[in-house]
Amino acid sequence: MSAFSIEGLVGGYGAADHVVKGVDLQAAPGELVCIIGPNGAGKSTVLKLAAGLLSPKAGRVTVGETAIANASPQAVLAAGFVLVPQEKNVFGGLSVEENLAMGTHMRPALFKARRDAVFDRLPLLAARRRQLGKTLSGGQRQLLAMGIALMAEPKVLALDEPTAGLSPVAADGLFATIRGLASGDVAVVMVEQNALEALTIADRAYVLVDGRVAREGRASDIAADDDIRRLFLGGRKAA
Ligand SMILES: Nc1ncnc2c1ncn2[C@@H]1O[C@H](COP(=O)(O)OP(=O)(O)OP(=O)(O)O)[C@@H](O)[C@H]1O
Repeated sequence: MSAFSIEGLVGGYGAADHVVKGVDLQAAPGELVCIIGPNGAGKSTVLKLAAGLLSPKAGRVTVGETAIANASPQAVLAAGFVLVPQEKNVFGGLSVEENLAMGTHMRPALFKARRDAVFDRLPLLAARRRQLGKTLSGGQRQLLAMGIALMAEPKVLALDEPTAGLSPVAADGLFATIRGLASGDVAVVMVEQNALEALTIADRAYVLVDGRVAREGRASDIAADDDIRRLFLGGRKAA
C-alpha cells in the first residue's frame, strides 16, 4: 500500500482555482519521489494543496488510510504528513536546538528522544546545536528545517525546492542527505528545480506540465528520455 496517495487533485488560489488540474501521485514507504517540470507548472501548489495550506476543489489525499485533504493542520500532522516550505522554514532568532523543540511543542515530553534521533541522522545539527538559525548557511538552514520536520516522525516528508538558492556543492550535499531520509516507512516527496540532479537520487518522478502529470515513471528512465530533456530540462545530459 502507498504511504501517500493523491487522486484527482484540483485546486489553486482564489480566482485562479484550477492551477492544479487533476493530479494523481503515489509514494510508497521508503520511496523518494520527485516532482519536476517547467516554472509555473503547479509543482509547489500540489504540495500546498496536499498539506492543507490551500483547499482542494476536488480530489483525495491520503497518508496510509487517513484522508488529509481539507483536514486541520493538527490532523495532517497526526496523519504523518509534514511539508517543509521553501522559505521561512526556521526561526532565525532561536538556536538549532530551540528550533527542533518547535517540532514537538505540542508534546514536549518527546523532545529529548526525538532530538537525539534527529542529531543521529543529521549530525551537523548536533555540532551546531547552540547556533542561532539566522547564522546558518543556506544549506545548513535547509537541514535544520528538515530536522524540525523529522521531530514529528512523519511517514511522508514533503520538501518544496530544498536546494533553491544553494551552490551546486551545497545542493549535492543536501541531495545526499535527502536520499538517506527516504527509508524504512518514511516516504519523501520532493519538488525540485534542479531536475536533472533530483532525478539522479529519486526512485520515481512525475513531470508536471500546466497542472497535469505529463509523464511519470522511474527517475532513471525519465532522466534518459530525450524528449523530456529537450522539452522540460533544457536538453542537458543527466550526470
Ligand atoms: N499565492 C498565489 N496566488 C495566486 N497565484 C499563484 C500563487 N502562487 C502561485 N500562483 C500561480 O500558480 C501557478 C503555479 O505556481 P507554482 O508555484 O505551483 O508553480 P511551480 O511549478 O512550483 O513553479 P516554480 O518551479 O517556478 O516554483 C503559477 O502560475 C503561479 O503564478
